[in-house]
Amino acid sequence: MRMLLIHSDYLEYEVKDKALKKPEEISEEQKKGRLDEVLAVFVSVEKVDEQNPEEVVEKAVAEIKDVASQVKAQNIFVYPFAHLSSELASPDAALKILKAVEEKLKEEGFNVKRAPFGYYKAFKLSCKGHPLAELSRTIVPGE
Ligand SMILES: Nc1ncnc2c1ncn2[C@@H]1O[C@H](COS(=O)(=O)NC(=O)[C@@H](N)CO)[C@@H](O)[C@H]1O
Repeated sequence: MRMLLIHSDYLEYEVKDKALKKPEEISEEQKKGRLDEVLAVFVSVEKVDEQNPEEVVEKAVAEIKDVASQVKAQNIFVYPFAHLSSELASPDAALKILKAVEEKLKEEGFNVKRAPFGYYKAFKLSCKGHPLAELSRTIVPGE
């Protein structure tokens, strides 16, 4: 799994078209979304993650929690992003892992949104620009 973490004044998105034949089913309300004072986490789920999804979810949540505590962010945006890796997991496996990351972060007490999966989306992001505002993490099961 590859993550790009951007501490931002806000992230907002708007769903445009389907990027997969069978994207995630979403409500009208989910077609647009915004969080302010947010740690935006762009996530590419990778093929290797399918070997141990539970471990990858656990490690991803630990990394996100660590960065969130460093930048003092309580709001987290989990954003499916297929452009951080050339070895992508299947859409089914990726969506399951992203949903599990979202759920675990909520259990940890964060205010979490997850952008819809399998759609082209317009988005606006306002990076805060401080030294910890742009970070990346790579997670490999078994390592
Ligand atoms: N492994 C993955 N990790 C994260 N997001 C993914 C993954 N696979 C699919 N997606 C989601 O599905 C969307 C499309 O995925 S994609 O791999 O880019 N596929 C396409 O764009 C297809 N139109 C042509 O392949 C992505 O924008 C993302 O929302």
